[in-house]
Amino acid sequence: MRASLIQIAVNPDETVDARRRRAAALVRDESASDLVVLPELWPVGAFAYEAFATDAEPLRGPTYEAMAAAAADARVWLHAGSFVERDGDALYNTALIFSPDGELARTYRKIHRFGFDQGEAVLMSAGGELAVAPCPELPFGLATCYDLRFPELFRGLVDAGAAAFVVPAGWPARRREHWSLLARARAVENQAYVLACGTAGTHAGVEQAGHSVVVDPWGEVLGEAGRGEEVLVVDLDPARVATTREQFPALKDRVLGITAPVRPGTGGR
Ligand SMILES: O=C(O)CCC(=O)C(=O)O
Repeated sequence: MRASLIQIAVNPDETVDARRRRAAALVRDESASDLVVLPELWPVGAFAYEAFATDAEPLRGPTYEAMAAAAADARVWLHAGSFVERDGDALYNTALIFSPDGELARTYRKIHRFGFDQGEAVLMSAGGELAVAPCPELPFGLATCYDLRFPELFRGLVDAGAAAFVVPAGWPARRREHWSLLARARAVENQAYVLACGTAGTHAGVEQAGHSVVVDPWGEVLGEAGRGEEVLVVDLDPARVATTREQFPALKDRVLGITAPVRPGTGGR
């Protein structure tokens, strides 16, 4: 199975429409792959807060239309990254996943919003549902950018049948080491592939980390991009998930329900 991660640049000198056309052409170019991935909020930019409301789209808006057509033309599974979805008065950071016939296979609304008390955390509403894309060769769980810091989400996706995680992001260059480390950690602890697709360029004054990466279920980095716009193409063996989980069955040793409160001063005993 071959995957292409399109680390598209989001720069302010390109309109959303132009970038949408360019992204669709880049997806069509990857017709030799089985799975193609775009990053988080690439139409507007993950930090372009002032554009969230003005450039928000309904679920089946221009980004949906362009990506559905590109997936069908390329005959690929397409994780089309995420866009700003407007649903009534609410905005969501919503990922779209298409099957190779261009049908919408899954959506995922980002659960952990980034920004603490500003930006996405106040402008967007949170999703509340885990989602696994039903790609027959490699069912992949969905998580977006800041979600990567929350391992319990990934455990939930494993329990829902994920053999891989696809993580689109607009991760800042300043915390690039966290990105690389957490991608490997999520792969190792869950014995699953991680396909983490970041953004290139600088928008809203935030330089993007790039460094999209594909990690196998043993934690080995199969491929890593640089900082600029790039398409990272990696071959995966989906059978490695089952063999890793069989040969080193750590997931079977999970002890559930160990979140009981520890009273201060007892040393946990
Ligand atoms: O967690 C981080 O350091 C970056 C997260 C982020 O940029 C996002 O979720 O948009």
